Amino acid sequence: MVTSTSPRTLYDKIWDDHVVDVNDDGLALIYIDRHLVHEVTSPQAFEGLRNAGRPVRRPDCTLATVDHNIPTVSRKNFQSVATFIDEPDSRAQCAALEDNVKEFGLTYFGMTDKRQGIVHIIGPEQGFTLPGITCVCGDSHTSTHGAFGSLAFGIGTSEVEHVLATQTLLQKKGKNMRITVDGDLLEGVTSKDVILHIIGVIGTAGGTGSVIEYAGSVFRGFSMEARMSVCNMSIEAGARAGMVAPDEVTFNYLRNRPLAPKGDAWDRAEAYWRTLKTDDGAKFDIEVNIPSSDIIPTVTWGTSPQDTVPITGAVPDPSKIEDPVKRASAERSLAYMGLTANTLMEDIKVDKVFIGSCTNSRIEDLRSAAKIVLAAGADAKVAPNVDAMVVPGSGLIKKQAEAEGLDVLFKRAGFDWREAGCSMCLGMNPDQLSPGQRCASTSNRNFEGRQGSGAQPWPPAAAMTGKLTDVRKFMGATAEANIAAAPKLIVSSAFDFLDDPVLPPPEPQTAEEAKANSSLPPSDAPSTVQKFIIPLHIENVDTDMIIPKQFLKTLKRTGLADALFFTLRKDPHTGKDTDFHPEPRTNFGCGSSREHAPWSLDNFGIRCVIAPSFADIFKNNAMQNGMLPVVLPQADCFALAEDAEAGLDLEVDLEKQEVRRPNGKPAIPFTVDPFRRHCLLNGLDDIALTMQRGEAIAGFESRRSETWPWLDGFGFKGARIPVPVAKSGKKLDW
Ligand SMILES: CC(C)[C@H](C(=O)O)[C@@H](O)C(=O)O
Ligand code: SF4
Repeated sequence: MVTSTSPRTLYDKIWDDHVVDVNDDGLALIYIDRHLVHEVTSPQAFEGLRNAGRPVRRPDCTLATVDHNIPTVSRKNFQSVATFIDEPDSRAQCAALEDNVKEFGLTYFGMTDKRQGIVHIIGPEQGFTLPGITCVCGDSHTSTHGAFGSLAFGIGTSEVEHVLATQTLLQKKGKNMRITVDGDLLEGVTSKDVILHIIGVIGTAGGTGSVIEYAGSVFRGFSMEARMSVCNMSIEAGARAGMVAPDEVTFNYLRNRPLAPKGDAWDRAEAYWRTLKTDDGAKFDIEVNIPSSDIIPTVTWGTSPQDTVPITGAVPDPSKIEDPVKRASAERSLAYMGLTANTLMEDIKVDKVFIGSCTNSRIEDLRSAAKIVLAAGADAKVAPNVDAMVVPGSGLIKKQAEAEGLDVLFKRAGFDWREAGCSMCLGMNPDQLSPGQRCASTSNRNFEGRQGSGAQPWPPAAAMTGKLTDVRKFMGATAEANIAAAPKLIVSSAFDFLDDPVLPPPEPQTAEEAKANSSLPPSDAPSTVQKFIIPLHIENVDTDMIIPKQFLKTLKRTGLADALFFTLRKDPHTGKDTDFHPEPRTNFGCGSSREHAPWSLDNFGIRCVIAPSFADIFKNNAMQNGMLPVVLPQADCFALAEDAEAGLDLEVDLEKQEVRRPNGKPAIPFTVDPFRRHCLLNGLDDIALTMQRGEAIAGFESRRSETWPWLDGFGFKGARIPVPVAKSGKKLDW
């Protein structure tokens, strides 16, 4: 609600409109309009609320679903989570969410609701995601929702609790970065190729600390689905968030969605949304321009999303890479992938094909995949060496695809047609690869061990040939003739399937009911700030490496010590510890928002990590647990690593902000955010501090109700549950 006369970016405008309060260091309390919740990153947050006796502040702005753990087999015989989910930990996580939504009165799309689906699919589909909002979820791919011109980002479990309790977050503003792609795309180039190419250009840490605005004719020409795929993968470029300014494409997508404003409220909202674009002359901290003609169908060859190569290219030769760290990492990736340098990408065989995930499981993606099947010819079948599956992103997409006949087409060609969920993207459910299998996948991450041990995803579908294949081979005269000869598919509208009434969130249970119904275990003791001493150096590993997905199924923050670097530390055959030494690199903790990563470090006894740079969400999550991430230049990191490896003790003094070394070597100074330093030194808890700002938050909410009334849980028709305003107006001591 700031009115500024100087030109502002889209990000500046949304940020300014959400600041509840700000301190002299620029640390702001920002209001969160929309909160999506799933079963993996929420149990500990609800437990925190329960222990503190706090309600969810805005149930009308919170929407929950199950997606990561659920089996994708037919739900024809579904009776309950308890009988349907075999794996005990997955079952416990889903059951815990069911308990929690009842206890706290939250709207929930469960497994019998056709609106259930991947959290980043259902928000846009329902119109829960809107332009100009702040949107968070305990999931890194929350960046997807930025496609609507919103500020959307992933958070860890402590912040999930913070948002549930206060509907706000403590944040420092990030940098403004603009990536412009102008011109016409070459034939066969999709939104996924565009974002993979961008990541290949700027690197997986290229967006660290920034919010990316995607500008230029290429993004303007994209559908909402394509914009979502691009924004989804902003996190793979290290960015806090990605966004595209809203326009007619956005408004046409949203109009009449169940939770979008209607009538006068729509007109008012649209008038506001039309102001949400970067002003001429606004300043960006970083500008990147990419000619569209540089982009060709792209695949990854390694275990990082920046390991990209054109589909017409070959596996790179590590011996030609000069930088020793990059060379070692390429060698490691090739060994993991079972690939030989210089092999042509199109000669690589695959065992599985997975069409799904929050990046590419929308109706447009399923239609594109179906077009390839049709282009392959009337009787074309999935290659005999391939096991292929299609997992729609939501129950509604599944229904729409079935109405269009896509399921029949896929099944006839030999694909498995599944129920909605994250499925093989992360393999927390039974959809996993066997060791050594290779998967061509439409998902977003190719980290080690993600789809099953020793398994590896590749972006493009290769079901029909059994090898990575240039999609342009399914274009041209023969393909067109095959498509023309096939029976026409019906093209339907998503609106035909959005007919369910939007129910208000249920009334929360009473404390007695909650106690009687809860299946959650009792709480652990709250963590206390400890002395910071490190004997360890670890750098640039993604969070899948720090703690693999099988350990995310816990309801607690404890017991994760043995999970730390599990795949790297353990011999897969004997289960015994290996002499693993992570090599120093930048961008520690990139990838997912799992707070399990700092929990496992903490449980293992590591309270401080020193690295040349950290991924934003990891850094925040570590601080939330009273842990200290220290950023030092690469050379200092190497020097400290040598000391540690020689068995020497290093001392990290947070008060003096220096790392002290033995044997008279000079101490190395570091900087740390003053507010975070204050909290760490004094063991202060963010939520308690924010609760003291109750009046400021309530004041913001009243202004918000006047200015943007459609954000008050509009779809729930005034079912907003009033929360008492805290009496204390004490100014937060930042
Ligand atoms: C489980 C969740 C924390 C995680 C994420 O944050 O991205 C998952 O969705 C993933 O894709 O790795
Ligand atoms: S990236 Fe995969 S696991 Fe994560 S939310 Fe998306 S579909 Fe689910």
